[in-house]
Amino acid sequence: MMFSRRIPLHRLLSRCAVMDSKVLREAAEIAQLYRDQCRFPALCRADVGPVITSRYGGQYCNVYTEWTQRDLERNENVKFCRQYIVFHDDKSVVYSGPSGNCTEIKGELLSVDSPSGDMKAVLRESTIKGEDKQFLEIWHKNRKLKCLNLTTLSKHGKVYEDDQFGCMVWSHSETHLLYVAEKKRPKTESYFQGPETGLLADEEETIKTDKKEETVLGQQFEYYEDWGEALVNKSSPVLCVLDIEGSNITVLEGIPANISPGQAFWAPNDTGLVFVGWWHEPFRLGLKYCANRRSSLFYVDLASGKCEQLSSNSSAVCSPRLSPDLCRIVYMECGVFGPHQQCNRLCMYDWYTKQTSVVVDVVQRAREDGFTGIYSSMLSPRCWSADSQRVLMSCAQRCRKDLLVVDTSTGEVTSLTSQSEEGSWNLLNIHRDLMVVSCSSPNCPPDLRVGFLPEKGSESKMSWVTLEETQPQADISWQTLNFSPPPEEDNSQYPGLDFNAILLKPKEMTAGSKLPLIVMPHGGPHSVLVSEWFLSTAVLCKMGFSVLLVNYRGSLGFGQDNILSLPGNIGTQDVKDVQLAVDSVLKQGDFDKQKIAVVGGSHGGFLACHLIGQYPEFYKACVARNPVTNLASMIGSTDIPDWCMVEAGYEYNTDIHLEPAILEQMLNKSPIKHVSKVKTPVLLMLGEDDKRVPSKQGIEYYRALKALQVPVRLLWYPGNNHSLSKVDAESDGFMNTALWIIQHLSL
Ligand SMILES: CSCC[C@H](NC=O)C(=O)N[C@@H](Cc1ccccc1)C(=O)O
Repeated sequence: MMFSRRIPLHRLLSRCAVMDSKVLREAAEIAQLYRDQCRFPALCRADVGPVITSRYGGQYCNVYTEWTQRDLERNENVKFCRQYIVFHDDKSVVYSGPSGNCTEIKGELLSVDSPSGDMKAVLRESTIKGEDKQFLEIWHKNRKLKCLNLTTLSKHGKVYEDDQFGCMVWSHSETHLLYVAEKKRPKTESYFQGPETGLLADEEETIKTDKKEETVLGQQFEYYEDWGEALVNKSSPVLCVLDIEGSNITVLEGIPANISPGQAFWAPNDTGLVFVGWWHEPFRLGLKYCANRRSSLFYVDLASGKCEQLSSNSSAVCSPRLSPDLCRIVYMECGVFGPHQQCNRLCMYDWYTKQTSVVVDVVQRAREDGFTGIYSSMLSPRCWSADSQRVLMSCAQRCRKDLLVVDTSTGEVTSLTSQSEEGSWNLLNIHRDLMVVSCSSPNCPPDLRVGFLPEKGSESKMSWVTLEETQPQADISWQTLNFSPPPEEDNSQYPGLDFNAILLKPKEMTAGSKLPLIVMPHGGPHSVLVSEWFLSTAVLCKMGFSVLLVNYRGSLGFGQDNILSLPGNIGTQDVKDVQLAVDSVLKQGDFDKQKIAVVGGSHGGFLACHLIGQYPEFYKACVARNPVTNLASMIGSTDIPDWCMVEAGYEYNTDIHLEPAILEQMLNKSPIKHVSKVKTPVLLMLGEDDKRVPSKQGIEYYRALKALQVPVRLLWYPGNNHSLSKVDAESDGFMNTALWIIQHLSL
């Protein structure tokens, strides 16, 4: 422990020698700044309702939106909705505005309107006498038609509400509802603690089979594999169909036993269900952030029960979306194993010809027109133009998220936003060509806009109407910086690659003063930091720090070659790229070279720990959230052991035998290898329930630093997983990060 326990940290800090710096140092003021910035909500959903014709002939529709916002007082992320009315003619918005105020949403796990907009289905969780129950409600106009207690009905386990498997979809006829739930598990009892019958074993067996629900003995401690980080207790998903009229639930049969279904929807004419099926043999691996799991598109026919595979047997697929004319399905596809996120192929399956085509292929290097490939991990709930010809998506193109239009007949890709000045764009939904989007940048919180998709060829005429406006923060400036590694750092297998970074600076700089710099490499390593709003970077910048977000080679959004250049080179190529970005920025002359900190989570934590080991004099403070510190000791305990093999430069197979040479390579590429050189004080923040980078990784590093007498502090967050995203953990993590940096940069 670095501090006396009796003196509050902020008092201790304000007693520190004051340097000539403009950084906010008072804990109470920092907390107030954080609290203020938490008041900007983020959009999480939008739906476009049916067209209504007013009595005067005008046409309008409702746009329903859901938002989330951190509520620090209640210590939870609150969800609320707000609706807007949008009057329009065929291709433009005539008038729009909110139709009422915000309403908080409580207890709703899933909700969906029927295609006609007349009905609504809600999955609700409620605690009754201390027990969690799930209810399925069907609403019609202004009344609740049905409420089924799913827990008591006991046809299946809990309903899945996650993005990976979860769905709740009305049939086209609006008579049935489809959802995914955990398969029902047998009721279990001990051999010894059940009701004593005094009967002989075989007599007892006869009685048991007569019981309505069979109870199995001795299976209370059975291990059920799950799908890893953020999907714990999700093991065997099943497709469930509710017949609304008869209140009857059917758990679908006919799906191969080695497949786990999810992301399902109704086939044309409701003849069956289309779904993504993930292979789970010989065992399940973590799915979160891992688009590279063997999976395929399937169709199960409801009449015959026959299940048919619609896409390749050796790829990974996600986000199937049916066209409005019910003729074609687009979906994304990438390779199995290899990097956990990659450049996708956009594929299309024709329902009637049963032909599959590749609409947009993997892009190895940025094209002449600047297109770098498709990286979206999920398409919006609807993504087709009204004429079923074009597909819309938001997608990282280098460090900016753009709205892209793909013509499915030619494969041509056009950007709707690349010419705009703003930062990054998110497509929330599109229906009848009315798009609902959100735009934000590092100095501007997310706004809400609507606009009609222009005719093909007129994409540059895109015009937006803002439904919720946000103001840019006048005290933050930002810019994108591009870097080309010097010849000695070029990757011989993938030569000529570049990378970039986003630099945030406080706008007001006192003449002659130098800025402290916080370096933040992202995690993954195959992810990307785009030019959008981030709470923590905005608050740090408002406090007086400049922040450098580095998209080293290996990031998404720069082409598949860029991604492939990193596996086998982690701990060197990524580390050197970050250091090159920092060194280049320091040449600008605005920064104090003695006041540089590094902050990162997961693989970003791996990089932070590497940087302080490989550049021991350079960084004055380090903060690492759930860092990977030793691949060799992590491979046996993470939910994605394939990550360790692939990133260390090896191929992964489910039946791998670890050789000492492989473990040696893993150790050599890990931050722990350089720990003896570390001088920088380190703050570690660990989630007790992290399945991705088990907390023992951080503890291993903590012990090594302790033994070396390097200042180290460990914060332990019970009930938190890899993301440390519960409101209290995130806000505590932010405050302690800021104060640690202030203390060790002697600000
Ligand atoms: C075996 S742990 C590997 C590190 C981890 N990668 C994948 O999960 C990681 O760095 N996680 C990132 C999260 C992330 C990953 C991919 C895309 C976006 C985010 C982190 O926690 O920051």
